[in-house]
Amino acid sequence: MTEEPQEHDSEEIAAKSAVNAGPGAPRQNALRLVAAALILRGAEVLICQRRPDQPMALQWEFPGGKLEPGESPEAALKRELEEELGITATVGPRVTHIRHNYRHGGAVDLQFFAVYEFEGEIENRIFHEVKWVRLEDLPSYDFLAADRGLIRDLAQGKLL
Ligand SMILES: Nc1nc2c([nH]c(=O)n2[C@H]2C[C@H](O)[C@@H](COP(=O)(O)OP(=O)(O)OP(=O)(O)O)O2)c(=O)[nH]1
Repeated sequence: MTEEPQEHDSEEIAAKSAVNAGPGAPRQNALRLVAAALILRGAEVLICQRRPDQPMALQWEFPGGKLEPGESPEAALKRELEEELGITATVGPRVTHIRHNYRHGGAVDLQFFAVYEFEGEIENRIFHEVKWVRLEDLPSYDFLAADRGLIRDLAQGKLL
């Protein structure tokens, strides 16, 4: 699903989802606010493979993670890139915003940002594998379901 959701303030989304979830609601119903990076190097982008012990094992994703309460998506992404890859990134423009409902895993609200510059060497700290791939080759990787429309668009030269 690549439809653009209506633009919302992240905190507003978090507040609404907390109200909707209610006190005894299962955790997986909470909307997860996530920021992820398209780290670009010429015609290539960095992709990351989830570990065999994680949910959605061995599927590919872009580095990033959940926003902490009160954190902006850009700040969350900078923090996650430091934690996951050991780099200090300059978070560039937002490329797209995707909402997706995982069949058994609740909803995610994903904001993707371009990263054209970073300091430090990429170091794989948490993934099964990290890899630079050409944008046109992205569709040959098994990506998380939420990312598939984005993958198609990137491979077709759209968005960037
Ligand atoms: N980092 C990242 N997460 C993504 C992408 N696409 C996508 O659906 N997600 C989902 C997977 C996770 O449910 C969530 C990111 O959470 P996380 O990175 O903080 O932690 P996690 O994978 O252990 O996920 P969780 O089980 O705690 O929800 O967003 C993507 O391209 N990059």
